[in-house]
Amino acid sequence: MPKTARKRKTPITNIPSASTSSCKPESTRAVIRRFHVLLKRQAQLKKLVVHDLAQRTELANVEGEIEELGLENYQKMSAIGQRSDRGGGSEKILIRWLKDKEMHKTERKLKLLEVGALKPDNYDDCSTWIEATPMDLNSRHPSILEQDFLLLDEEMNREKWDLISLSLVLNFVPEPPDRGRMLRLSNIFLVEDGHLFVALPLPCLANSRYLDFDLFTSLMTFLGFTELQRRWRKDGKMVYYLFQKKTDVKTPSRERLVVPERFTKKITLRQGNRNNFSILL
Ligand SMILES: C[S@@+](CC[C@H](N)C(=O)[O-])C[C@H]1O[C@@H](n2cnc3c(N)ncnc32)[C@H](O)[C@@H]1O
Repeated sequence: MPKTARKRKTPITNIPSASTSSCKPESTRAVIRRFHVLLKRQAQLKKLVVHDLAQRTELANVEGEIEELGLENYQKMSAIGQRSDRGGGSEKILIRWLKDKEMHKTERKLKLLEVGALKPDNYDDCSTWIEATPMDLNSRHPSILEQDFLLLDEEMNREKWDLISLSLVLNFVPEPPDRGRMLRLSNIFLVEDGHLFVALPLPCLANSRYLDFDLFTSLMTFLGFTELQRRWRKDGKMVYYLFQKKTDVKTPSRERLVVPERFTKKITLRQGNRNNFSILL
């Protein structure tokens, strides 16, 4: 049967350029959204393009726009969104949860890997009990390690970290299997009983065609995480989680487990006007 042409979603237009960008929440959000749309389209086209001229041209245009918009501008907009006059960064929530568990009373400092760090000093106020390593694909400060988390050496980082933060990072990663790998690696890199903090835009779970709260929780359980905390509001923008790595002693090797199909394939959970966010293993 011939495929019917699918209606393309209207791209978000009128994006302020790096030089003229305003700091209004609507314009910072527009830049952030547009950047995500472009990264996703770039990943899709890279998988498709072989000889097709139209797709090659579109890829060149997309990459041109990514360059023009710039990761740095995107990060600047994200950092503005993180400022305390906009409600502050999500690190406050993680710190609150850790303090509630009295983890600030530890005898040794907790080693935290902060993936997707826009600022070097998010955890400076906790320096007596947290030793933070901020890391980003594109470092904006000499104290932020420039590194792709997905390319970290597995053996060198195995059980190295007490805490890992993935705040607004999974939704930045364009490919669903890479998001899954990020969570898998986080489990490998954490010490037993270590904690993973995840922050996502609420629509990733509340309004996705392929992912909801239950599926996310069961995927995390499959990976070896126990959910300790979850925070979101119906009219809010974000959802925050705190997970703990718990190795099930009855399951000797997680790596040998057969991954259920619901975690490897996109399955439509909800119909209607939804987004396509998913995480695949
Ligand atoms: C929206 S910003 C998040 C900023 C901050 N963590 C927050 O909660 O507001 C996403 C950041 O994640 C970084 N990032 C995405 N994928 C990454 C990866 N594989 N390794 C390291 N950093 C990554 C991007 O470069 C970007 O600076």
